[in-house]
Amino acid sequence: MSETPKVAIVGATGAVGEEMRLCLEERDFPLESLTLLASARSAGKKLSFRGEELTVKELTHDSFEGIDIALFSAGGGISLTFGPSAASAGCMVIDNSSAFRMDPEIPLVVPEINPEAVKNAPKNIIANPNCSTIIALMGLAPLHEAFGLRSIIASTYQAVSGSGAQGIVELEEQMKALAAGQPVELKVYPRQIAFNVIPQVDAFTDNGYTKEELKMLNEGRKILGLDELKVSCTCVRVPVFRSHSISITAQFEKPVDVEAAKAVYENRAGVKLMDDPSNGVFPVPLDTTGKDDCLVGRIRKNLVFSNALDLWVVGDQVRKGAALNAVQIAELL
Ligand SMILES: NC(=O)C1=CN([C@@H]2O[C@H](COP(=O)(O)OP(=O)(O)OC[C@H]3O[C@@H](n4cnc5c(N)ncnc54)[C@H](OP(=O)(O)O)[C@@H]3O)[C@@H](O)[C@H]2O)C=CC1
Ligand SMILES: N[C@@H](CC(=O)OP(=O)(O)O)C(=O)O
Repeated sequence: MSETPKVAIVGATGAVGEEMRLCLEERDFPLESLTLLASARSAGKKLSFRGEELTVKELTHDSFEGIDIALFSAGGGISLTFGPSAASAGCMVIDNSSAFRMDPEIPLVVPEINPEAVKNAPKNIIANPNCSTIIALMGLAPLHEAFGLRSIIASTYQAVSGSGAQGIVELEEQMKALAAGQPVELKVYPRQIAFNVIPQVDAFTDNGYTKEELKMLNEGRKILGLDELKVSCTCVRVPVFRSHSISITAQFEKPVDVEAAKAVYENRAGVKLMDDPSNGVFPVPLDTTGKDDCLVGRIRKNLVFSNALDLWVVGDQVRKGAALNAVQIAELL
């Protein structure tokens, strides 16, 4: 890989694409050029990067000639249609959708956890994991190193921006309608999201779990290299604009100790401890919004299972759960 690659963002006008541009700029990512790609609707739009105005271009199969790294974030359908042709044109594709995550020949990478996996990408595609999975694993991986992870029971509290720009609009519009005494309209979510919580993220599967819930199981196993890991997850949409929170009970091979568990976060990249509940210190979504680090709090011994801890992990899913993680993968190449 060139030391100053030519980089493209596919889905550059979206919630994650915008954040990718911001992360490249903030991290002073060494690049020769940045190409912004989106649908025909956005072609011609101007977006700034490092003080310059860049013009968004329409995504086509010819978009990747001469591009070294393409950060894809325009949904699974676009990734399936354009990802393989970009990869065979010699471009390294870092894909933020769920399209390729479980392909055994495509690495699924969280740079703080399994950075070595980027070296084995025979299809020139590297997948970025699901946002809730990344945030949960940022909290769990240091504990796994200390105690040996066996099983997870988790509930997520997922922000509306996880559904892209339309999710944000739906919450704002419903709040305004309710304040004005008007009926709410449902477009994105199956039930009212304002002043409510919805125990459904993504479609239900035959076993009663949603697709989003099964990502924590399947992607968690692949990233940690733990084929036997057991996971039961309930994903819930909450009326929060940004940052996902996850309540986790994790069972380990070895006996656990709360002070030793807290110590595992000292000097860890990308995750910090914020845990002094008796003084009101624990992370909330507003603490991580727009920030790189995930935060962990409420660590305690679980009262039901042996060798088990409870923890609460919060992270900005647009940033560490998507854009930042993808840019960090690009930095490893
Ligand atoms: N939002 C989040 O927190 C997270 C999102 N993701 C994933 O990231 C991806 C993007 O999500 P998000 O940014 O939220 O979505 P948005 O709806 O905010 O943005 C979608 C982007 O895709 C582009 N796009 C849509 N159709 C086409 C097309 N036919 N050709 C080219 N570009 C197209 C849009 O361009 P245009 O503006 O021209 O329509 C826009 O740039 C999805 O795969 C999502 O699952 C993953 C983790 C977290
Ligand atoms: N489904 C997540 C965001 C997302 O897009 O996930 P994935 O990349 O796994 O499709 C949410 O709604 O919060």
